[in-house]
Amino acid sequence: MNLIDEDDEKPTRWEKFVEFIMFHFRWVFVVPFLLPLSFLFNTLFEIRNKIIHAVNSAPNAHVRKVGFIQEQLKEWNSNGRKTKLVNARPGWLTMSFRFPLYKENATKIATDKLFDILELDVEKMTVKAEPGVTMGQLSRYLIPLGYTLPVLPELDDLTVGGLINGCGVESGSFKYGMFQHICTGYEVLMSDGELRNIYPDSAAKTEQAKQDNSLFFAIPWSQGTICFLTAATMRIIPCKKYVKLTYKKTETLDEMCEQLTEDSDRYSDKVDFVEALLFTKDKGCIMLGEFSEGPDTQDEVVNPIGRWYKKWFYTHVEDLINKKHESIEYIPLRDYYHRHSKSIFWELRDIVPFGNNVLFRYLMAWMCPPKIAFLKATTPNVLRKLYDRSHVIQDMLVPLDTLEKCIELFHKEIEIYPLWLCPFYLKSQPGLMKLRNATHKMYVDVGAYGVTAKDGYHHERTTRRLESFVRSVNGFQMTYADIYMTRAEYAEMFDRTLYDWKRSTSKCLDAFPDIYDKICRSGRR
Ligand SMILES: Cc1cc2nc3c(=O)[nH]c(=O)nc-3n(C[C@H](O)[C@H](O)[C@H](O)COP(=O)(O)OP(=O)(O)OC[C@H]3O[C@@H](n4cnc5c(N)ncnc54)[C@H](O)[C@@H]3O)c2cc1C
Ligand SMILES: NC(=O)C1=CN([C@@H]2O[C@H](COP(=O)(O)OP(=O)(O)OC[C@H]3O[C@@H](n4cnc5c(N)ncnc54)[C@H](OP(=O)(O)O)[C@@H]3O)[C@@H](O)[C@H]2O)C=CC1
Ligand SMILES: CC(C)=CCC[C@@H](C)[C@H]1CC[C@@]2(C)C3=C(CC[C@]12C)[C@@]1(C)CC[C@H](O)C(C)(C)[C@@H]1CC3
Repeated sequence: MNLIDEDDEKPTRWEKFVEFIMFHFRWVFVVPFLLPLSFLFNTLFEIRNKIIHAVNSAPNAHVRKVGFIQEQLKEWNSNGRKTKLVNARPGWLTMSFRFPLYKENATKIATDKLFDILELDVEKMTVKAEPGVTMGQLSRYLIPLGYTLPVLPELDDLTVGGLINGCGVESGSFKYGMFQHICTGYEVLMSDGELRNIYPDSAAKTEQAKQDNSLFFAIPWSQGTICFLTAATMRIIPCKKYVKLTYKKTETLDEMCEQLTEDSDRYSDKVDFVEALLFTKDKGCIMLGEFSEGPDTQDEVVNPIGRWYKKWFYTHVEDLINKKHESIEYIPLRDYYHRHSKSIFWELRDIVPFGNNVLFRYLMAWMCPPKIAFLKATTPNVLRKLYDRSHVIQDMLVPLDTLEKCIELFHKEIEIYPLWLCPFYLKSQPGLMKLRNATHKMYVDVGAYGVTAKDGYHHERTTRRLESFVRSVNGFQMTYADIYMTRAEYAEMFDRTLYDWKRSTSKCLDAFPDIYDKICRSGRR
């Protein structure tokens, strides 16, 4: 492993000056240009989706689009399978800080044209969607009909395909697990162009059914290196109009860890969502949500936090716990799900520093947030270097009983607040995210997003120390983030047994890059 010396990276005074200007005045470009563009794009896309839904053209178009991808794969086969296959989705559209380098000389397969909801089956309680469908599309479609996904990750632009082939967690995860755990079937295209519909079948008898069963478990986290997903069927559950959200202040780290463990009871009928924010090492807030039809009395507070003039959610939470130890609010369901979208968790404060100012909110915030993809496409290189040196974007998934140790380490190494804490239930299943020595366990996602001023921070060395801790407690690192593990360390964190077997028996080795080459830091710019 090549650890770069910090001195090699010290910017010149001129570079520092340019960085300073770009960082503090990025809003000069973002507010007048990117905000209106984002608003226009979202509005047009929403109108387009409504029309497609009204004329119900998606299922027929799906057959055509899948046929086109099959043609692409057949052509690649007849040309001698010379290059590696990747999804055509351009790097600037994806929900990660980096651009993929591994796509440069690869054959790009047009899964990015698949972005429609295909079918809602209220008898089986499932929804079938193409992989490019976003969480924003699904919540807009399902909630007015009285349904929701049991796990619906917060950022509007996260896609079904990305959340399955990567991973996804959200505040419903303490009950239902990760995004992959709410999936009941996948439609996939193998590298030879064969279309397969696969689903979990523990009683599989025939050889084909056994193959399909194990393929089903190999796909999550595989980053599109086994097959192409062309549709996924997900469970839905009935929902109500509001979430009754209880905010509970915690005053010590001990209290946070104990209380969060106690509250993450997946068998509780009274709790449907659990999430926590830590504002300092000691001060935090646990938020427990319950589906609700709305307030029973007029004294109870309804807070439509998604409206444009409302404060950024995490700042609202901090204000609340500064005033009261415990409070309750009723939040419209869709506003609740996308509570971190408006402020892009807490990233927008660096991009539009006055974005939470009351005047800005009333006058301009109806166009917010800027689309992450547009921000990404227009991030200048100087800023990327600055982010490299001092910005941390990491999600570490660790067993809940190691949370205290994990937070102590995050505090020692990066000291970024707020910290996002999201418990999730992990059951033992074959695949990359294999749980060792347990049939099930409560995990927690510790998310750190922001600028660190910690002395001695070095993006590679510090991240490697965090990774090493996560491996030592049998945890996992989210793969959209910068990963500095070696190939062997990656294989220690993730169980490659099923993955390698599926790849060697499903004609993947010459067709797709190895997963490590997609997720390692050198595979991304
Ligand atoms: C060289 C090589 C050859 C291999 N050959 C074979 C082979 O011939 N046949 C084979 O099956 N594997 C084979 N494997 C793969 C390896 O044995 C599998 O990874 C193993 O079956 C899965 O192990 P596990 O402990 O992760 O899952 P296990 O928990 O042992 O699961 C085994 C089977 O049960 C299914 N299963 C487990 N949990 C669930 C659940 N909750 N719901 C539904 N289904 C479930 C899995 O899909 C899998 O098919 C091979 C691997 C290598 C490296
Ligand atoms: N709350 C949460 O859980 C959050 C999760 N995230 C992370 O963001 C990522 C999702 O972002 P998003 O932009 O939606 O996805 P991406 O385009 O980043 O895709 C993620 C991975 O999935 C692969 N993939 C995507 N679609 C398909 C498909 N149809 N068939 C096969 N492979 C596919 C991609 O392959 P390829 O490299 O070939 O394009 C890529 O390796 C996930 O990794 C997730 O963990 C981010 C924010 C929040
Ligand atoms: C599991 C959970 C909840 C993960 C949340 C991850 C988000 C905080 C990440 C995903 C994409 C992400 C890395 C991104 C950025 C911030 C952190 C984000 C939003 C930003 C907007 C920071 C500013 C950058 O200039 C740039 C625009 C490139 C990126 C884009 C992606």
